[in-house]
Amino acid sequence: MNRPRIVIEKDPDAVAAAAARNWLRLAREAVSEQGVFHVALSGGSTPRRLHAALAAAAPPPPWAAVEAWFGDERCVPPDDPESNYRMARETLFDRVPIAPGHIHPILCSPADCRRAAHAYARTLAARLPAAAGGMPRLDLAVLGMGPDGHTASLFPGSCILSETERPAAAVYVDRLKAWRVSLTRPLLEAARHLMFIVTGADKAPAVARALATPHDPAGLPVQRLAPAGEVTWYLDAAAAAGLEETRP
Ligand SMILES: O=C(O)[C@H](O)[C@@H](O)[C@H](O)[C@H](O)COP(=O)(O)O
Repeated sequence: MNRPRIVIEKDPDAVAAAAARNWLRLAREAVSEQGVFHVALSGGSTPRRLHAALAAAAPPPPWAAVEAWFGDERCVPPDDPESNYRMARETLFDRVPIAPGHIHPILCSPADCRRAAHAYARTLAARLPAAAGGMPRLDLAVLGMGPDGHTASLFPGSCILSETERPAAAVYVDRLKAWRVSLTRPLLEAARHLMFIVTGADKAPAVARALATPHDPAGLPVQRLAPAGEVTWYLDAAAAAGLEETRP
């Protein structure tokens, strides 16, 4: 397992610009190698700046060959203010010439999230190449992290953390009293590249813990991941504040 590369920038805008440069590089390389770039977008609020940087990129990436997936989704309608798809549509898809058929939202409601997860897993398997272990292989998964060390919808203590077979699963998040559909650990671990984008002082303790021991099966959800591919963390100074104390 590769040691993560850590990029620290002064503020969230500089973090988004640095992450966008790497996103664009990976997109161009993937399209040049295989004619397509399969990327899973993160939910939450942090990706808004990244999406703005991608929409403004000049020269633009080869949007016609980009396929956009989602790391997770809240089980709400696609026009709900909580929807990760709505956030991505407003901040990215409506601003770039990505083909509508290349956007893969997770369409789920609380009543059918298991079916939605199963359908998403089937679509992933049908459209993505298979990694060595048979899991669908993303070229890039963009991930955020909460102060509790969750990523996608892999929350502490959640049963989905033990999923080893399915690429996507439905999960009830007790603390949120809400259903979600999320990519699973094996799917994320099979990706060619993982990119964490984490900003803000509230996340500094979890960042320090996660990067002190990048893989700890008993640790935070982000530490439970054992990625086969390259991992890069993009942090602002506030989120990286605890790192100096832990780095040798
Ligand atoms: O659906 C979601 O909310 C995300 O998948 C989640 O894992 C997010 O990345 C973190 O909670 C960080 O969220 P912020 O970027 O808003 O801090």
